[in-house]
Amino acid sequence: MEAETLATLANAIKDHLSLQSNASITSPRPPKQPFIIGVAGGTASGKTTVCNMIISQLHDQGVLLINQDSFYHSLSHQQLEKVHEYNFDHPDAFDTELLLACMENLKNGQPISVPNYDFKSHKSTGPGQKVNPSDVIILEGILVLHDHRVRDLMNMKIFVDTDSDLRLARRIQRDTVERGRNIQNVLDQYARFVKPSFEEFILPAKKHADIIIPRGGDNDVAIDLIVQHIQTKLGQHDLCKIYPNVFVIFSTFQIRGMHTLIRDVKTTKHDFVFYADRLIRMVVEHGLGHLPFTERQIKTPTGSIYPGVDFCKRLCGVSVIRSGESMENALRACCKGIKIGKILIHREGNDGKQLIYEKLPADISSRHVLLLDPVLASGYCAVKSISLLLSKGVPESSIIFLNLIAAPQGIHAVCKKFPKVKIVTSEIDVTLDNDLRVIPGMGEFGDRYFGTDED
Ligand SMILES: Nc1ncnc2c1ncn2[C@@H]1O[C@H](COP(=O)(O)OP(=O)(O)O)[C@@H](O)[C@H]1O
Ligand SMILES: Nc1ccn([C@@H]2O[C@H](COP(=O)(O)O)[C@@H](O)[C@H]2O)c(=O)n1
Repeated sequence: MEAETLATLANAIKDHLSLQSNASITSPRPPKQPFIIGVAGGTASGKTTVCNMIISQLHDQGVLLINQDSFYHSLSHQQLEKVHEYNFDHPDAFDTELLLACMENLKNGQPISVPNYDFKSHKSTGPGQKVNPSDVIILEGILVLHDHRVRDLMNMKIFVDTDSDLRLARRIQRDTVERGRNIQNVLDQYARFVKPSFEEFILPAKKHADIIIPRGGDNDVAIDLIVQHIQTKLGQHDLCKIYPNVFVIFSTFQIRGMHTLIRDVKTTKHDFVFYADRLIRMVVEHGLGHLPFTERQIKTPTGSIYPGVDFCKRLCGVSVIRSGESMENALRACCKGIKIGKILIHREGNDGKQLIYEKLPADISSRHVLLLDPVLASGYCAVKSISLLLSKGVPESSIIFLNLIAAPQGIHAVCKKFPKVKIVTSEIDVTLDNDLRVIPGMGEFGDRYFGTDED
């Protein structure tokens, strides 16, 4: 054996051993820390409304909303007799120790039981609601920014700042309709407890907020910015939690090594093609794993039964010209005789005009489509290509979009518009620059792959 081969083998064994020992040290892995957002503000300021808007923009998955109201102490018989003298807006009205214990459990990946608070009987009723830990937790309530121990749990603190007259009007409306109160009760409680406690405990906590949202749910701009910020913070793998149809192939050192080579500006065309092809093959294989299958039992030469599956055979590849054509060979190598169509999208200037060329099989609507484009950047071409496939009758859920790298902006663009389309990629990058290039990215894929770049 040559010395170089021996050295490579020795390194491989070393890597393998160090991976194994790392695995035993880190196993079981500590749970991933959730991203915790606190949303405070006066009564009826629109806290719940703002939270629901954030949750719906984050596509619900993976976001858990915990309401501080659930942690109100139940009133005793004596307290109930004098309920009009009870201050529900004082920090002592809440069981903060229980709230902290619940948050600690969620952070440790444990499910919790959230008390079921009833505003009419002023008590927690029935068994609590079991909730599972989540990647994003929103803790909402008038006083969630008051206690420093609760505040310290938070990655982002928001204060909803709404005019007090408007809040009082909303509170009268809500409490008479939903909480079984009469107008006189609401006004008395407001003057005696709600307003003074707002000034004493709630408003001073505004200084701890990272973001103040004037006008609550009416402030679309602030909510959009908050959602964008959360999405950036969540990072690449959390995008998979937000969008359940986004899949990143399992990262190994081999894959990281291939990415290092194809992203390196100094890599030669020959090496770029070699390693890009290897990665493309892995993405294609992973993508094929998302196709439907049927069960099929077969008999092996030993006479035993093997409970197998049959591949889905009604497939079609569609490459987005021209970079996508680099992925055709890998698809052909995996799927014998697969039909391949083409789409060309060309943006002409900035006036929204575009040229579209397409050559697709006539029966494409009855096939599962593997859409091929190595780089998902802003999502412009992807959205156009998918829209074209839909117009040909391909169901959204029959499209699997394969790429090597994807920018978060492109993922949002595709997943928001086509939530049933699956995206399979090998890495999610950080962002786009002003020229809509993926950062860190790998440059012009088509030029580097087909050797048409200047160097
Ligand atoms: N922007 C808004 N426009 C109109 N009504 C609103 C708006 N935001 C909230 N509301 C209403 O005001 C009441 C209180 O809102 P909510 O979001 O529950 O506030 P909070 O959680 O701060 O108590 C609800 O009845 C809600 O429908
Ligand atoms: N039994 C109770 C408990 C609480 N309140 C009032 O609810 C307000 C907090 O809820 P928001 O949705 O408005 O944030 C708080 O101001 C309490 O006065 C109540 O009236 N009865």
